[in-house]
Amino acid sequence: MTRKRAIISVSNKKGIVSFARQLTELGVEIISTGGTKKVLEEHGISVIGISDVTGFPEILDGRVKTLHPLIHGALLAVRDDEKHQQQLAEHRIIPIDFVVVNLYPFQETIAKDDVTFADAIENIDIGGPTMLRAAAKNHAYVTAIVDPADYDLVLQQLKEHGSVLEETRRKLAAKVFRHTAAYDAIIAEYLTKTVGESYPETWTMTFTKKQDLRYGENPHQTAAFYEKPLGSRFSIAAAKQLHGKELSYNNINDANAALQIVKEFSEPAAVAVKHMNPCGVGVGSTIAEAFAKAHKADPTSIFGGIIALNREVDEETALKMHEIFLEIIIAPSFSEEALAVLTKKKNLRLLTVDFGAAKKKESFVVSVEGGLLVQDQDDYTFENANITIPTTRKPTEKEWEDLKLAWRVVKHVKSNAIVLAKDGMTIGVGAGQMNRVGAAKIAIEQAQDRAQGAALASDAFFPMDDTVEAAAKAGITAIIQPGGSIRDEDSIKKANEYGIAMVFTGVRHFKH
Ligand SMILES: NC(=O)c1ncn([C@@H]2O[C@H](COP(=O)(O)O)[C@@H](O)[C@H]2O)c1NC=O
Repeated sequence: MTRKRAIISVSNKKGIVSFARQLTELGVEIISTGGTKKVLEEHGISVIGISDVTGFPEILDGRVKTLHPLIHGALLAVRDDEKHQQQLAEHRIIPIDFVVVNLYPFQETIAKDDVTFADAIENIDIGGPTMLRAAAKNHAYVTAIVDPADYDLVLQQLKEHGSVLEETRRKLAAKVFRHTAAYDAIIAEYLTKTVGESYPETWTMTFTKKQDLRYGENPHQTAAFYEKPLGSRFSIAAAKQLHGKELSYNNINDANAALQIVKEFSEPAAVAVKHMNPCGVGVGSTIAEAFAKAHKADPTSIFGGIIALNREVDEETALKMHEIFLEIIIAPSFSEEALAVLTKKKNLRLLTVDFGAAKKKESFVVSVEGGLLVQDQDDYTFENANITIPTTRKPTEKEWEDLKLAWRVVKHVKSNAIVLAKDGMTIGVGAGQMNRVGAAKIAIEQAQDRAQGAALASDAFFPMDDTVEAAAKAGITAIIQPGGSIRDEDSIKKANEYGIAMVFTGVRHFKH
């Protein structure tokens, strides 16, 4: 009986010596490429060189070593097809039963700060994926192993059954195609970016599983969390969990929303999120003051909330947070004293993220049944806006501060959205209403007396003057909105009637 053959060609040499040794002990003959052969031979494993099989040297700095019909014929032949067998015999091709390959580290290469384009290109593996794909296609006969984590499974089945089970070969083949598809997706994304194409004819993205989740949005839904390779470090996907229970599906969504809001601020800021909407946002000269305001903004809704802060959490802030029930706290860091306070609660999740990486832009992707919507991020800031003031009265300095805060927050509230702010904090949030004045009424009701002298921000223009009227009656003195309605004049007239200062930004911030 002819001996089984394996071709081993790996960049990541982890575990390969032990695996190859055990394969040899099981009677498998090993063929290898240059670097792999050297490592195996150094460990006393006998190996057939690739050139001894192909009769051709490895050329072009390793760009061509296994790309040869004597290798691919050996991988692709159908074992019970007579014609295929005749052709193998005719060309003196000995079938190969195992392909053990992992690829040039393209992702690791492009992750380096000083990577050159030439370096990236050289790290595109061609021969490796070709062998893997051939073996995976012919998995009826060939075992394709791309992940060192599968070495033990293969050995175990060889020992127990004398061969790798068909079901396992199929699973490994599927893994190979997932792997090569992901590998190519990363290359495609890299090259596509270098030529500046934002919306190419196919959208190939790849994600790596970070964790299985206990359940999805509801307990009867299953779910998992996937991470984008080389994605933004300022993200919930890249966050480091220091303490507390495992994150849930809803936690991840809410924490993401909180991070996007806190990113708007350079001064110390604290954001409390519930069900993807901010329920309290505060800014101050210290992070403790900012948190106190985020709390005071809506002491009811913050219960069970997700908090994001843009400064280190100190003991003073931790003590304030310790008094209420919170699900998650995310910050750039926590002082030792703050950790000592907050870790007293077993379940409270404490996470850190890299705020230094907050500037990286990623496309924004939402799935719809049967498709995907892709857009760039709404990163329009107050500084870019085309500000005009159509009313007689201009905002005072204090009103400007409140207007800016309300405007920064309203962008992150589900449409139709109205946010009221005063004294460095939000005092009313009207989210996700089907008409604008409805959102305003909710925000005003929440603010109650605090609406006196407050600022109001609207995510889109006023189709009529009813929101200005409601705001005026509540005592609001300044409004910021995009402008651009055919009825702008009605709103301007109403604002002038009540002495309200109204600012137009020219920019809409829908969020659905
Ligand atoms: N060009 C080829 O024919 C080829 N065949 C295998 N490789 C890759 O070469 C690497 C192993 O090389 P070495 O054994 O020389 O360290 C593996 O990652 C494998 O995927 C190749 N390299 C790139 O395409």
